[in-house]
Amino acid sequence: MKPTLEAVAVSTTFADAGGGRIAALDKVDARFLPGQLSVIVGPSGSGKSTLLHALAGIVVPEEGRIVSDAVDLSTLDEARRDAWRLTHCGMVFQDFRLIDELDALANTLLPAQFKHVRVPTALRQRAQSLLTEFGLPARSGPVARLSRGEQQRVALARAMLLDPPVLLADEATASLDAENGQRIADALLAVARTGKTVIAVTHDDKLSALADQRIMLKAGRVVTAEQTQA
Ligand SMILES: Nc1ncnc2c1ncn2[C@@H]1O[C@H](COP(=O)(O)OP(=O)(O)OP(=O)(O)O)[C@@H](O)[C@H]1O
Repeated sequence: MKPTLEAVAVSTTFADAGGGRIAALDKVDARFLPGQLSVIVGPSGSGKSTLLHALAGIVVPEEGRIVSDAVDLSTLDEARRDAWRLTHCGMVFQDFRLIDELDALANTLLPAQFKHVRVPTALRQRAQSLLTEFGLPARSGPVARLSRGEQQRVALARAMLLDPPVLLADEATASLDAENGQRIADALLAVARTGKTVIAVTHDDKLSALADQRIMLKAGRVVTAEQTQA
């Protein structure tokens, strides 16, 4: 099957405090298929979030390519990458990036506001049903007053709102108790089974156990990339 998203020999560095460079990703190759839940695992600082951000077109690699279908994201300017992300990719950030003063529903509807002057009723209903599915009230007051686990679930609902072909999640179960963690892990797998490409950075063994593909990074390199199920 053709990959939806592919990293080809991707390398990138960041400046370190001493004026040198840290190799965050070093010639990383990774392929992600529609219909599959892939997890990216590895020790802290191994480059997992950087790879996810590169796949989302947020980090532009210094070398190599990020290819989405026939499009090489690395050749697009920032405005085009932003446009690509809005239509192709939902992202749950490690720090959620919610707007504190808005409630759960308003945060979930944010991507719709980039696309529509007036949010269509169907999207409003979808937002409400995603929040219900994740065990959250739509009208809960400002999200700043919610627990981290609740905020994390709002971030996932927002990422899924526009039903993107690619869903990227950075530690989407990290702040959750066992029951809610399992609920989100099951939701990510269910999204993959609808034909989407789901990629999750995780330290969560339960989520990792559900994955079709497990990519392990160490010091910016892929050490293993295994298909875990037939
Ligand atoms: N914006 C940045 N500026 C400087 N260094 C960075 C930046 N982002 C990441 N790094 C460095 O790049 C390396 C990889 O970081 P990354 O966040 O991708 O790791 P990670 O595997 O996701 O870690 P964790 O599991 O702790 O979230 C680390 O050495 C980190 O300090």
